[in-house]
Amino acid sequence: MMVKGLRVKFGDKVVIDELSFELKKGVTLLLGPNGSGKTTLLRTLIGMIKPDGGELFLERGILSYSPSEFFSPQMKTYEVLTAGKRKGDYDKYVKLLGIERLLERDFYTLSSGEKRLVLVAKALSEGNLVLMDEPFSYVDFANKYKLVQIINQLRDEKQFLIAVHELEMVNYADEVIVLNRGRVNFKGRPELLTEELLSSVYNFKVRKLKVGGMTFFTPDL
Ligand SMILES: Nc1ncnc2c1ncn2[C@@H]1O[C@H](COP(=O)(O)OP(=O)(O)OP(=O)(O)O)[C@@H](O)[C@H]1O
Repeated sequence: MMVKGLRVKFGDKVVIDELSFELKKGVTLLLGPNGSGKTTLLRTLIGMIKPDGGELFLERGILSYSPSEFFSPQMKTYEVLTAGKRKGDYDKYVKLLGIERLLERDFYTLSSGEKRLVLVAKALSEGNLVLMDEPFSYVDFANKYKLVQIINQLRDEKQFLIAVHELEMVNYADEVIVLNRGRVNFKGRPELLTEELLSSVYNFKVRKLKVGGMTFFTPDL
């Protein structure tokens, strides 16, 4: 996937500004503060928002998307899972994420974390270019790392663009894009992310720690 000069406005407000990047194989993380444009970018890529300018090139493959919100008072979980034109290997990801017991339930009655796992299972099942909006939010520790393991196993066959707030996820990424006010402030290998860049983007002092070969960004309180 390649994005060139993408621009999205809401009224007079420019939310995505001349954004360009090429999505490589594997896992690309989309980081950025609240309101920096991550959801708007993902919604534009999936076709939910019509951009005001720019070009989008999709080589081949099927785009899928797990949103950060989905409300439907009348659908069973299995209906949410299989809704739409795309078809997928639902059983495999339902099993891998251990959500079989949720399928017959009314989707709106699920807990926030359960809903998130269902939406993630749907996106993993349906596409090979998988866009995810905060897949780890509300998800408990074990499910979070179960999902990391699943993504790791799929990184050779699918491309991922994943918007997250959890900075420790840089350890599992091939590439990181940092958005700030609708612009790309950083794009590159996660090892190249610096305290200075993140401190400036989040307007909060960040420290970089290396522990057991892993990188952690912690607040410098
Ligand atoms: N439909 C809309 N109309 C007007 N403004 C909007 C609309 N959707 C988003 N915005 C604004 O666009 C900006 C980017 O929002 P977006 O949801 O893309 O940010 P985000 O990076 O996903 O934030 P968060 O981390 O809080 O989820 C915000 O200032 C938001 O208030």
